[in-house]
Amino acid sequence: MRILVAVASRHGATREIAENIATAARTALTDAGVWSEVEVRDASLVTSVDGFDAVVLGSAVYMGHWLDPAAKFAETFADELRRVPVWVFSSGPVGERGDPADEPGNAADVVMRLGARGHRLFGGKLDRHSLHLPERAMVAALRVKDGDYRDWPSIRAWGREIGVSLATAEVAGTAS
Ligand SMILES: Cc1cc2nc3c(=O)[nH]c(=O)nc-3n(C[C@H](O)[C@H](O)[C@H](O)COP(=O)(O)O)c2cc1C
Repeated sequence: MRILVAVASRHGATREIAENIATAARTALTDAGVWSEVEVRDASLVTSVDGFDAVVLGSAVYMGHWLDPAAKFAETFADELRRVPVWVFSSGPVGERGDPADEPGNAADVVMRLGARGHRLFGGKLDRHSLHLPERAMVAALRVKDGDYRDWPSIRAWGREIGVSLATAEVAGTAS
């Protein structure tokens, strides 16, 4: 089974989340005895989703919205994505806990349009040193503190859930 994890990340924090989801899903599939190839790719570089049996799509959140490459990916491949299992995640909130109000505007829309099996919002990471100048000014104005709020156990658990769900479907399909 081939799985694509497509991600839009500006400074790399969301890319690392995608890589952890990919590893956890691959491990769950291997544990269930299902062969898999899980590829993590920048959403902006994907030219086709042909040949993938499932897709996970994620984006960092900036100013309440997904990054363009993730939104464009969902739009460009909508027809193909409706035919395979899709999971969606966002990463952004930098604070002690994510608030439902932090849910990015496009995520609910994308879930509906693609018939995705779920959406998860994970905390993000803020490191002033990696930001561009206008971003740094914005963060300073909002008085947001640097920190890494990515919850690795829950990120990996979600990746594993995806792998288990795909493995269960694969095994049931093979048996019938
Ligand atoms: C200028 C700026 C605006 C941001 N706006 C939001 C936002 O509206 N909502 C949110 O949850 N996180 C917001 N964040 C936090 C980022 O989503 C977080 O730092 C994320 O981990 C960045 O991921 P990346 O390294 O993959 O780009 C913002 C960060 C910056 C620097």
